[in-house]
Amino acid sequence: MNGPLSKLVGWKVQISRSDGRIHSATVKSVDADKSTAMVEWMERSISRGKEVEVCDLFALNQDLWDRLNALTNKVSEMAETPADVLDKKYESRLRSSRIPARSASAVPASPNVEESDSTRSRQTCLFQASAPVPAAGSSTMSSSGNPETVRPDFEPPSLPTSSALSNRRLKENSARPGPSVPFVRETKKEIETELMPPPPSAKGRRKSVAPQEMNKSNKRLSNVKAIDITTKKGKFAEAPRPYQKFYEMIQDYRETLEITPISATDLINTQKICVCVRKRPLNRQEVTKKEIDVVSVPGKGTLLVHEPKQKVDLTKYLDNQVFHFDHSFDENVTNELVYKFTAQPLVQSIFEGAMATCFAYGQTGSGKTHTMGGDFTGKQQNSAKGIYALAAQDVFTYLKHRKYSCLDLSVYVSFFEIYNGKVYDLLNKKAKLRVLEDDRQQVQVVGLEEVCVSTAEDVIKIIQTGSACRTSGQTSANANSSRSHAILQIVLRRNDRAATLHGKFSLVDLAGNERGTDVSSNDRGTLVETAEINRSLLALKECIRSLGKNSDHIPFRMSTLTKVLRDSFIGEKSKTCMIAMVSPGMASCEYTMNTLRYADRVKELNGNSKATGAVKDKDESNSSSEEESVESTSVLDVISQVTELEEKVYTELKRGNELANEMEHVTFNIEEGFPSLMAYARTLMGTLSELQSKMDQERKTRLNH
Ligand SMILES: Nc1ncnc2c1ncn2[C@@H]1O[C@H](COP(=O)(O)OP(=O)(O)OP(=O)(O)O)[C@@H](O)[C@H]1O
Repeated sequence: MNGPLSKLVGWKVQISRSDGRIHSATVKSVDADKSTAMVEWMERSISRGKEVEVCDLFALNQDLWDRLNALTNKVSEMAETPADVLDKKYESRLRSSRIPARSASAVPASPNVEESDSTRSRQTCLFQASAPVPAAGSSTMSSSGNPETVRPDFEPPSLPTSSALSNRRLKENSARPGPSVPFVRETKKEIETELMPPPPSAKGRRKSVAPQEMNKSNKRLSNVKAIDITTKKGKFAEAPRPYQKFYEMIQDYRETLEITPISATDLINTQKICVCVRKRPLNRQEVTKKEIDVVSVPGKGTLLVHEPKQKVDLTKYLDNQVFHFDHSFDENVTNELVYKFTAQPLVQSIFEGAMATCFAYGQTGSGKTHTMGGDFTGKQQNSAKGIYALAAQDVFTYLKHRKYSCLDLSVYVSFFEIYNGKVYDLLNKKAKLRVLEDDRQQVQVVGLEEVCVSTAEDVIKIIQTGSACRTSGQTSANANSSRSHAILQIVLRRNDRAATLHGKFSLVDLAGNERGTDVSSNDRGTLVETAEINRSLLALKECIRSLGKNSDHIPFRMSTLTKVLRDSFIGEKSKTCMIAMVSPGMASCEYTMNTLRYADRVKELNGNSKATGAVKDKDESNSSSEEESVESTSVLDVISQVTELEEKVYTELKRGNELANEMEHVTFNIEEGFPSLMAYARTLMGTLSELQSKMDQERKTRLNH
């Protein structure tokens, strides 16, 4: 972030706490999109952090404007640099940002300002309706060119917004002789003047505010901070934040958290199964909608979901759910750091002859492809910065290592996807491939292209080719969602032993997990896809759990995904890592909880793991995991059988449709056609009652348990 606000990083500022205290803190980072800053301070030898609105910082730290302006003025004297270009990009943000104008502290108190949303929106309208008014004590030109009367201090509050200031300049322009300056061509300098201190007259009148008062004024500011107007259009007010109350409650809760972000020097998990969680930042769309970030990552493997709830008496409260994993990554970490703690520790194991697997699991849009395939710059994916490429780079480093160079290994890569239970080769124009199992339970994907590679760059090219091929489908949840599992395999083969398999690293970008619950669609094809995704994710969980228990029985036949990954779940040396991705927004809360519960289940049986899982669910987790595993397996069986029966009913209904069409035809002979109709009705009834008794039987079995 190179905008003017980035210069705040490292500065000492005063912050206001929810209990009214004001004390100093250091700005750690600034998010220009959200207009927020992360500040940190020490309290009783504990490092604490909090996210604050930038406008609140400016309101509380009067000298911030001057310090920032002193800096930005220096910058504006220099020639245009790439940083300036970014600053320009930032300007548009500044125009519509919630940062109040400098004279904010001069806003007189409104005696009856309440915290309710309705008041807030009323205020928004009020400010929208009022004409731009200069800061108290200053004078300006009316459209006729006459100076307007100076407003006394006790007049109702009027906060000159960026748009108000811009409008004022417009008025001034139109009052001056000569051509008026079109507003849209406002220069950077003009924008910067919005950050400038008010003229000396106004400055002279600014009252010094005692900390307590300042805090009050700060609160008042937060009440009016949503009044900004998009300057280009000049008339559309920025909407107030929905669920403001929850937002404040979460902010207050965060203040109580001890934050220890993961760092490159932390200890790395070396267990057989590693389960981590990664939170992505709010995206542009969510920031525009002022979505509330309901996920906190204090670090040390912990992640919290602040689930907004409402009691029957309409009291709002937060259900704060705590989860513990091997590592937890907040929205600021890079792919490199995630890689260091997840896939990197597995790379060496494949040189030792192991089968390693790394899964990216989560809701559509939660960051699976970003993590595995590389981050996006616009629509362009930076394939060199994903876990696929980072793992490939390390594979070639190990290959040269003297410990392994004597093994005479070659590296091969395959890339395929599983869509609707079928395998498609992403390196061979999506050729449909068959999965076969021999007598020794060895699973083969027949005809899968395996490309011999000699550098990490070769692998990156393969990733780019394969990624472009991935299947996408349309659902009611997301128009461009990925409904397929993509699997990149890096295979080591012995040259001296007729290319026998030595080790394999499977890197899997799973289909969006909400697919398993998205039953809102009426389209049968989508419903079948949903069932298939659900089945494969359920099967995957069971297989990893079996690996964790060193169980002899691996239920890999439950899905194509687990069939092709069978090797990964067997063998002493096999290692698995799952990265559960979560979206931070309140709208995704339910999916986020589902993702975390799933990841929690995967982790639960890991031999060395201690108390994991949502704190709330601890009692539940006392029940026998073995039983639950069996139960999940039986649920899968039922799903399979019901799906088969459904398929049968569907085929029969199609036959019924054909018969109905025949009946409408003039040549239809009732005597001849009747037996066919009766036979059709009987078959359909039979299949339906079979379906019903299957369900009845299952219900009874469950009741008996
Ligand atoms: N950690 C992150 N930092 C910044 N942007 C991110 C991060 N994670 C995801 N994003 C952005 O969020 C958007 C959605 O991410 P991505 O496509 O990786 O989601 P996904 O889980 O793979 O979704 P799908 O299931 O549809 O493939 C992308 O624009 C991506 O750049």
